Amino acid sequence: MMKPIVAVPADTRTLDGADWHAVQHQYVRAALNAAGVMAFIIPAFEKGYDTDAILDRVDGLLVSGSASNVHPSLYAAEARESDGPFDPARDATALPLIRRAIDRAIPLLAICRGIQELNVALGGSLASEIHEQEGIWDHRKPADVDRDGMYAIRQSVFVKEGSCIARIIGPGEVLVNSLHRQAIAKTAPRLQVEAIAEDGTIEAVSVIDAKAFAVGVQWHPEYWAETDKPSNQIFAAFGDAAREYAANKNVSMKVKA
Ligand SMILES: N[C@@H](CCC(=O)NCCCC(=O)O)C(=O)O
Repeated sequence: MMKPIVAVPADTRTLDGADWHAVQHQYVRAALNAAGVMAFIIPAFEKGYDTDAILDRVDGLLVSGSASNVHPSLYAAEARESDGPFDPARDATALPLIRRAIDRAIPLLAICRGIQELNVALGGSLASEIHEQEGIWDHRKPADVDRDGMYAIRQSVFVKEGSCIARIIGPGEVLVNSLHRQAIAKTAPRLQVEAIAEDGTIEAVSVIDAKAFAVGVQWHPEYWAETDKPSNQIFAAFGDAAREYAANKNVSMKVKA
């Protein structure tokens, strides 16, 4: 069977004075080596895209993390200086892809910024600088360490019994990494909370009544996807869902032929 293809919306970046469309290697590596799928990077544009034309050609959607934040105007909030940096082209590309993938039962895995985009895309809101809230742990990436240190497994989250995530990695406590300043504030109506941190921060959701795999996690399973068992299980489950989608798509194309 051919390897499934998953769309990965890019960030916009300026490198060496030029504008780039970029996805960090850890996401495409985890897609290939832990999910067994090929990542096709989707350049970020504020307008001009045909979302269905993109989704017609893939078997899944992987929405990556990013240091940029979803623009507050997308959840009816005022944008403050501290809410940045922003990436409106990423927002404009990822949010419609998320909504249409759910509508079309195309498997979706949303990571960190991705879970925040999923929540906003379905009508939820976000809180910024959550570490400034009373009783909330500092979830930001550690400073003055190398990348392995930034993505170190260092936080307990608690997976709810009977949740989609529990069927993948088991219920109860799981150790994860943490690199975020924002988090879900108002959970979108179509999302169910699947895991929380010790301070109550929402760490995983799934789409209620989704017709396919549709999961978001606030942590970064991609980074240790080849060596950390829960991380690997999440990507393997996403890959299985993409393979099932691709097989069904091929069958329906043969029937039409
Ligand atoms: N910007 C959001 C989402 C955080 C996120 O995706 N983190 C990945 C970090 C990537 C990096 O800095 O290399 C937030 O801060 O909540």
